Amino acid sequence: MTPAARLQAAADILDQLSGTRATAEAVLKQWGQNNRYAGSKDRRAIADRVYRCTRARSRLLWAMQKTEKSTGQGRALVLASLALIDGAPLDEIETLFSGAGYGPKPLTDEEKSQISAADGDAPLWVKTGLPEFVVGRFQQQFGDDWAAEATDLMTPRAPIDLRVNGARTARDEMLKVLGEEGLSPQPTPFSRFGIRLPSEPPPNLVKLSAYQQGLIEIQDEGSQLAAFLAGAGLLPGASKVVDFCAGGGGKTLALAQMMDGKGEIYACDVVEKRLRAIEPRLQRAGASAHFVHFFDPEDETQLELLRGADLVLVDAPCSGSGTWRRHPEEAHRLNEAEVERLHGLQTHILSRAASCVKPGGRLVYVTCSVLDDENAATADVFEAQNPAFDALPIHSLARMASLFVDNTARLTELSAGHRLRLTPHTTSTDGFFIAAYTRTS
Ligand SMILES: C[S@@+](CC[C@H](N)C(=O)[O-])C[C@H]1O[C@@H](n2cnc3c(N)ncnc32)[C@H](O)[C@@H]1O
Repeated sequence: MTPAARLQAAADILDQLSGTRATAEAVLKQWGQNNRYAGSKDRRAIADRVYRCTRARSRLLWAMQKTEKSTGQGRALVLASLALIDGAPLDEIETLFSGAGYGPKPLTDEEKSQISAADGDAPLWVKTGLPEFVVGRFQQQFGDDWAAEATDLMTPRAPIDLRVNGARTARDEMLKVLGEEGLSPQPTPFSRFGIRLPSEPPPNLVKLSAYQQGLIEIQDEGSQLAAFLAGAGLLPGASKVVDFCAGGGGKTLALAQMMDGKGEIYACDVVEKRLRAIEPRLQRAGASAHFVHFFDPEDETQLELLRGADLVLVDAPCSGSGTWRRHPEEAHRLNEAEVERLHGLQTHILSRAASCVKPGGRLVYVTCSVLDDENAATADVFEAQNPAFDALPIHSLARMASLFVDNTARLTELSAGHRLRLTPHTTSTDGFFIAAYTRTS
């Protein structure tokens, strides 16, 4: 493909992304399957342009005087990215936008004046790349650090974290194996089973024999920490663990690693299809599938069977705003009404999950959001409505999980008692929120 044809393809993909809930990764993959003539270099260049435009979306649309509702966003984004991110001069852009072959149509006079105009004094939400309604929240939540938090959440290409399956191998061994594969693995600072790989060049992990043998799983270090701090398998005599919102089982697998074949995990979700994806993952990890049961926690009869749990982990549905560095396209799909809806759903799920915890048992609430509406505000409502639950300080969870969690002093420093917020800026992880409770009666 010519460079111009790649730009046109990127513009088309960006237009498709605006009209769907699918991830950029999925849309790019589909495009590759439908356009077999595109080679791997073409696909890389197109994906790179799509991500570059998506990360800087607010700024680029603003420069082209487009809104989220305007048509022709793809073309505007690509054009503005050449001028404002790559710093390409107008004559170079005009050569690419000549209309020849499969390239984009020539520039209009309006487009020429838009890309030639200075960036101007863009509003804060434009400069940071955050959705407009989130800026005020960030200023309130993070004070002077808000812009650094926003930049680290929105700009970079996040590294890839792996969790080493400690039941089968050791982290040092995997560091060696991955190094021999030509990758540049580093131990992560907080999870004792974490390995971090640079995102460039993108490693083909699923092809590695270590992956196929279930020795490593792809899991952000923040997610590993949430599961490890919950402490499955560490509570004396505890055997019944409920993963209340198990989804595809990322945390279920980490819980299974901690439990080391003892006790039972009840993996729940309202979407059964998601739960079914856990089985092959458990098999690959060598975690005995027979001790995992699948449940729909919105079904009263099934909820009854979950009662008396030693530990209930609630990895609640959320905006996913903590992962915007990986899914920048999601940021511009979120709005205030959705955040409000999620807060209501989280409160509902937490109260049902709490009813399953036995006296003396533990409840851990987790989101991968960086918004207080879904974190502190949800925890506040839960605490006000559930006096039988006492706060469980993060430092005691970390101490208990010290075989799995390192650098506990830093985690304690970042925590506010029983609540912990992880962010790309503070912990170099995805954004996560963790709150822990013990049931007193
Ligand atoms: C953040 S995801 C879980 C991710 C998963 N724990 C992991 O680590 O891979 C939240 C999950 O909650 C599920 N969910 C939504 N409503 C629910 C409900 N009322 N009760 C339980 N789970 C629910 C969603 O289907 C989704 O799979």
